[in-house]
Amino acid sequence: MTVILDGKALANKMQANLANEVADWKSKGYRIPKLVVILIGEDSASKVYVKNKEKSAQKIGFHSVVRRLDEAVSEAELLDIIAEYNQDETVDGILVQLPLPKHIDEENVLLAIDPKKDVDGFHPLNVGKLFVGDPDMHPCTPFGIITLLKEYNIELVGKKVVIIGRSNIVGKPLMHMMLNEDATVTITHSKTKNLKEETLTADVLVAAIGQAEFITSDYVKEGAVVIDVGMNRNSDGKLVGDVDFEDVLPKVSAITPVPGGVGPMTITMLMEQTMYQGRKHCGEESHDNK
Ligand SMILES: Nc1nc(=O)c2c([nH]1)NC[C@@H]1CN(c3ccc(C(=O)N[C@@H](CCC(=O)O)C(=O)O)cc3)C=[N+]21
Repeated sequence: MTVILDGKALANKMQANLANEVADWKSKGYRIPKLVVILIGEDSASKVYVKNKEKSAQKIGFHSVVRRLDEAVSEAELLDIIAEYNQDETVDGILVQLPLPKHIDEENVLLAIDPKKDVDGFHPLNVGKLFVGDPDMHPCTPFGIITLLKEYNIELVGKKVVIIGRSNIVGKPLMHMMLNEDATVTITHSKTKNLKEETLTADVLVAAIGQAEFITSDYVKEGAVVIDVGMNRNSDGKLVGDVDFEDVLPKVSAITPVPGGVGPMTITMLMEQTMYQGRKHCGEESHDNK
């Protein structure tokens, strides 16, 4: 029997726990954590994602601010706005929705966010801390993947993990998190020769390719665990992952669905990290963010 790794269910459970914690804080008179999401321009996918983040933050009871900026905003203006939120002691988390318009330099923006409010885990300081095995703020998608695997007691120590995709937001940080879990990690990408030879060795296969239903059963080892990070629209307009779910399902021991797998976990880890910073900023002693 293949286990469906239900990201939606775990997300609901974790967000309900956060809501209880926030309610408890309210009753104790603590300040409530605040998350600021900065959205630039009119990209329709970004709008949907930001809406989902806002909904989760409101459901939990956080203060949620969405700052919408015109596509034409200058980099200097954006950096000023970030500096304002850095200085605002009532703000615990700042997220600038990516991708940015072409005239704005992504590195400058990520560097401008106070690392202590960097709930996305994209600031080079947080990236470096993850690199040396002493993470503080984590990129949310890989953090959600690790959290989901732990919830289902999927062992990572000594396991062969193959990741397809080397992005800064998924593949590379996930490589470090998997190393921190004592897995043996291989990263593959668009220039990899004989991709199938690599993926067939995976105990855990992570697909972050960006091509609808690319991974079919001939890419996966019998009994493997498959994590689908993909988010694509197929020809019928349906949301599908990078994995051909129906084809792969009978061959594997566990698999994440799309939707309802990695996506809801990404948002939940954003909320967890807002709470984590809130715990530090709002008066209670700090807790581990492991
Ligand atoms: N600074 C920044 N931080 C991000 O975390 C960030 C970003 N920029 N830019 C875009 C990507 C994408 N992303 C998703 C989050 C949730 C779902 C999600 O909840 N997906 C649902 C389906 C949603 C639907 O129906 O469209 C699911 O998989 O079940 C998807 C994608 C966060 N991102």
